[in-house]
Amino acid sequence: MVTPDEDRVVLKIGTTSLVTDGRLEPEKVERLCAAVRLGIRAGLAPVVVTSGAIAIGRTRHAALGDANGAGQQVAAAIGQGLLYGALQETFASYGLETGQVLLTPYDLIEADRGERVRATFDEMRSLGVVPIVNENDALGVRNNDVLAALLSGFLRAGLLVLLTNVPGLYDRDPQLGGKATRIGKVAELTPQLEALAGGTVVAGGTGGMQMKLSACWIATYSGVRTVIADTADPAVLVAAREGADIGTAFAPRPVRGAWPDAGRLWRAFRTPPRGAVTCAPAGLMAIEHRQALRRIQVTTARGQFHAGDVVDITGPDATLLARGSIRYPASAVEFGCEPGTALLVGSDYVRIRRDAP
Ligand SMILES: Nc1ncnc2c1ncn2[C@@H]1O[C@H](COP(=O)(O)OP(=O)(O)O)[C@@H](O)[C@H]1O
Ligand SMILES: N[C@@H](CCC(=O)OP(=O)(O)O)C(=O)O
Repeated sequence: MVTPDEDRVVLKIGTTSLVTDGRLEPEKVERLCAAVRLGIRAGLAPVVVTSGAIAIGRTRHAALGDANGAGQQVAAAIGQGLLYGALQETFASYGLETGQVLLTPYDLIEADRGERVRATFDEMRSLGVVPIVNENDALGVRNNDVLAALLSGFLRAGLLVLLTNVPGLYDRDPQLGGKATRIGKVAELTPQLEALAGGTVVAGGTGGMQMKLSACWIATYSGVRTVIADTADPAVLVAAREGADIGTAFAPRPVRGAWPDAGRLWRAFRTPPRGAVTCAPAGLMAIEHRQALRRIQVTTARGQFHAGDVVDITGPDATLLARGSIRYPASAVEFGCEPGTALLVGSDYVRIRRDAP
């Protein structure tokens, strides 16, 4: 049985927590360095995942001001060097050596690539070098909350901390004004909880609170305790490690037997669900036995999902049974597929209840 590496912590920091008006804010970088140094002094081995390259690159190259697609990738390619250079310099002023690691989720999912990645992280740790990770955005921009969650499971980390510009998950978006109450602890993720999260995304960011919850599914189903917290407090890493009442803490699911497969978690949770399919009784049995879910075992499809999108698989009473990547678009599920078509095979989804993936 694989045991977690309790001292290993992954600290992800979002665009808004480093960048103001398209520029890296020195005070915010100092706060990050202070948090990492405090963590190291407390015996932790932090891995930092930082966003910000797109926002910085857009400012540097005005023509990319609101670029998407390939333009966004180019903005990131321009901004990443500036982001890492500034971080490396400030970390050095705190007495910390850093090294830049640019990853895609596939580097953590595919076994042969994964071994080389693991060797790099292990060697950096033994040399006392703090890894500064970002997505390799020039090849395609996704989301760093999800990347950090995959990485935390990959490294068997004891803790994932997602730092952002609000002090945790609230019962409604606190930036909308009015009363919002922080949710301190989450024992189990549910669609009801997800419904509290808004989809607003800051300029240059790719996430929003909904995406952070997708990351929380991946991390907690990988056995990693996860905390969403405010970036403002340099003691955040140590406090989160000690289980202090900061931000929102998500309990890990117990991992029994083999470590959960990162690829399966990625397929099931890499974005919020884009729709849902409802199972007939035969579909319930298929999910129960982790078999392919066939068109004839589904009664309805909801939402405008495309082939490869994440969807919920629900029972007739709308109970969430599983989540995964569907192989056909909603239109085909409703009208086009043969009855025996496998909409998802067993490795495409994660069962939500009863046992670990
Ligand atoms: N229920 C909620 N609780 C807390 N924040 C929420 C909620 N719903 C939406 N949000 C928004 O999520 C934002 C944080 O997510 P995001 O913009 O992705 O940050 P980051 O750039 O740090 O990754 C907050 O600024 C907040 O406005
Ligand atoms: N990798 C991208 C950021 C992607 C991202 O997830 O952004 P955010 O939602 O601010 O954490 C960048 O460096 O700009």
